[in-house]
Amino acid sequence: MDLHVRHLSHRYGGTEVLHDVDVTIADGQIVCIIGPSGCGKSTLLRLIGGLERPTGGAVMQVGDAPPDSLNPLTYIFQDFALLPWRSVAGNVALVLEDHRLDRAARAEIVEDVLARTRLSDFRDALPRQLSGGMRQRVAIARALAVRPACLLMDEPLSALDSQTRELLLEDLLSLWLRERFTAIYVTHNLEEAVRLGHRIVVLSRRPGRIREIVAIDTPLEARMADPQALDRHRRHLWELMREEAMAADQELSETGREP
Ligand SMILES: Nc1ncnc2c1ncn2[C@@H]1O[C@H](COP(=O)(O)OP(=O)(O)OP(=O)(O)O)[C@@H](O)[C@H]1O
Repeated sequence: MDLHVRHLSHRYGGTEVLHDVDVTIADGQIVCIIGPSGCGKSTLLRLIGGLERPTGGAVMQVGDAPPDSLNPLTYIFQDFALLPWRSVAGNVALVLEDHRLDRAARAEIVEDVLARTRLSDFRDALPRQLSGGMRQRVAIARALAVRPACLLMDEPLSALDSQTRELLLEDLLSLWLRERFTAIYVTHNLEEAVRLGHRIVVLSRRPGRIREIVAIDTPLEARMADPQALDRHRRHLWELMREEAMAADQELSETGREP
């Protein structure tokens, strides 16, 4: 299933947050979204996920979701959102409880997804017994359990320390190489964007408009072998971001200025 975002605009009251955003998310690809603080990245993700209705434009699902998909558009948030009193397996099973599945089918999905995310040995652990990185792996497992057509990831690694972030980034890469999932990945981190993104959407300061869509053709598995190319992309993205971030910063200080 592809997602077509067409002429998407959004306002909160009198404030325009997004302006005429057009992007296609192709099946099996990761599209990263970057842009200065407050430019509307999370809003764009919520509009794509159907949590809010845009004031202009549309998001179209083109093609079919996987036939067994229980929730075609599934979120992964930065704060894991696990229930502390439920085990790892219990947290994953939670998202299946609203669906008409018998106990055996549910257990099969949970075991399958724990194996795919290499969490089987931790199935009975409680969230408080796990590191931040492992908790986020549980959140990823839980999202995969509903067999999404597209994962909507809002800064999924930003609550983690830098080493854990790197480990989880590698985890996500190897998961993508095995499963070719589709994702929209909001991040502030240019390293994550150039390591994970097939395409990187750079938004301008608010109201977020598309400044540029950067395509990276190097396959994900080959990127670490070509650090110069990654660095070139990272520098290009920073040039785009820098101008926007500086202008956004200026606007904030101007609004705060005494008359
Ligand atoms: N529910 C809401 N009601 C009113 N204004 C909102 C609402 N949600 C977001 N905004 C405003 O819309 C703008 C965009 O917010 P959004 O969270 O989408 O930006 P962002 O790019 O994800 O920011 P950040 O990088 O800081 O996470 C901000 O000015 C924010 O204050």
